[in-house]
Amino acid sequence: MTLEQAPRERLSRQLAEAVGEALRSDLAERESVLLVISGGSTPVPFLRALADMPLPWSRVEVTLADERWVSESDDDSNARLVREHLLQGEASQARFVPLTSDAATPEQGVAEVAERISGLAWPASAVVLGMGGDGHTASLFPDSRELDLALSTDEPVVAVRTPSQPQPRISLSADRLHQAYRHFLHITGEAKRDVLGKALAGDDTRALPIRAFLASPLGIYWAP
Ligand SMILES: O=C(O)[C@H](O)[C@@H](O)[C@H](O)[C@H](O)COP(=O)(O)O
Repeated sequence: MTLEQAPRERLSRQLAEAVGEALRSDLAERESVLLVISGGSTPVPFLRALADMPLPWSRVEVTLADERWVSESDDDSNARLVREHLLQGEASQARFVPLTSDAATPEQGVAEVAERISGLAWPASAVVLGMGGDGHTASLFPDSRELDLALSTDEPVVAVRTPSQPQPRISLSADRLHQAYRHFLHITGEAKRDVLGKALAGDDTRALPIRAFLASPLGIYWAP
């Protein structure tokens, strides 16, 4: 990693090193560990850098903070993003657990997905969150009618529909996202920095759901 690298590349590598160190540290105490990652476009260089980290990947479990309810062949699939950018080389030995099922809708699939992720190595070693320009994180969207449920339930996953997104989604609930030893936020650009600044200056979580994660330690990784 050199100063000549673009800031976002350098940031991604620093985040990958921090997450790799978290996993390595927990693996000294536990047979297997869990990493929860977000989808979208920001994580791509981070996932590629993480895949290069020297880890006993066969002891690492990976799942998603949320997912669009589409098939893995769909360009919008977060599971596809994970398989293409993280589960490569040595990291292909990781045990990846996706958040979709064969059910037609997330409402029909939510019980199966909850059962499937219940056996993972919770509490997660790390949750890596992203954030949208509306202050959403995972699929906790301010304009979603399921937001109150997602913020209050002790169920692990919630089916989510929101006018601002083209596809139905499934999301880990805030309660389940909090079940981790470490939380990281990976954002880039001035607009998201300004949204984060607004979130830090207020407390209405329904308006900016990222606020649900600002009251506990959070490693904020931001580059211009
Ligand atoms: O499925 C998703 O889209 C993510 O989990 C979502 O919460 C993402 O982190 C933000 O929407 C930011 O997305 P970008 O990185 O594409 O801006």
